[in-house]
Amino acid sequence: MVELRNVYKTFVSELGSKKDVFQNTNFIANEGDFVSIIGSNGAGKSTLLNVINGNVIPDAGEVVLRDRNITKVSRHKRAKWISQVFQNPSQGTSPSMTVLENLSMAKNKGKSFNLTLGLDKKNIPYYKEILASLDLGLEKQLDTKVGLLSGGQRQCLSLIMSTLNHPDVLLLDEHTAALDPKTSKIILDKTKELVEKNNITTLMITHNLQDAIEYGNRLIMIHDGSIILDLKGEEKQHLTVEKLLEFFHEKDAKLADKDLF
Ligand SMILES: Nc1ncnc2c1ncn2[C@@H]1O[C@H](COP(=O)(O)OP(=O)(O)OP(=O)(O)O)[C@@H](O)[C@H]1O
Repeated sequence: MVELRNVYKTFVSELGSKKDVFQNTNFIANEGDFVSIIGSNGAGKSTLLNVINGNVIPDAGEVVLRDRNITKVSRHKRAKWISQVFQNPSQGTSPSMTVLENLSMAKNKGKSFNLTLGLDKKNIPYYKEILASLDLGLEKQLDTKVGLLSGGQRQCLSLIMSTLNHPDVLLLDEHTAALDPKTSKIILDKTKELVEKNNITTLMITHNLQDAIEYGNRLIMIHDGSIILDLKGEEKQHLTVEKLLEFFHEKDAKLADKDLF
């Protein structure tokens, strides 16, 4: 379970202008929740993930992971429990290392330094199996340098790497936004499979409303740093893109003409 308790965050630009992103924001994701996060540009979606991963420290409030207050725990230490896949396929993998070297490194994340050295040869059959299930030919490229892979292959690898050390929380920041529709579906289906199998609490930001409806057991909409919609179970299953847009227009007619997503 991961929780934001009474979180406040204001960014101050170099010229002194202020942006209050969170003002007493509260959020709880229960263990095993797969939450799709939607909302307009600048709503605070990435900041929510950044507060959880330790990239952004709140001005006030607490971040709690499995009943432990981690607000002051460094980003580096949180990486043992919290994994992330970014929008840009080149983030999250090391281009000058091979596929196998990247996988070995991810498997050993959080272990002491001397255990992180060397290739994880005993897990090669497992890696080949999981890579083959993606149907992108990666299982035949264990010795290929990751910088030579396509963006889609690299993003699939990032996703697999992000779950190898069994994190408590997986943060996905528009992780399919840069991919073609076919590869995007492969990654989303694999995301669903991996997080359900490993019961990983997952937060997925997306601007694709259909994907937000189709994937995950819960959907939240953020606006101006507040959660203005939170649906799960049957309510989420019966959602449509039209209903989501309707909801927003009802909620705040003033913004109806703005580009919400
Ligand atoms: N490090 C920072 N320094 C200054 N301002 C920031 C910083 N990070 C975010 N902001 C501002 O906080 C607000 C929320 O940003 P955030 O990236 O969380 O929005 P978002 O909902 O993820 O938007 P998008 O859909 O465009 O990615 C924006 O106004 C943004 O400019």
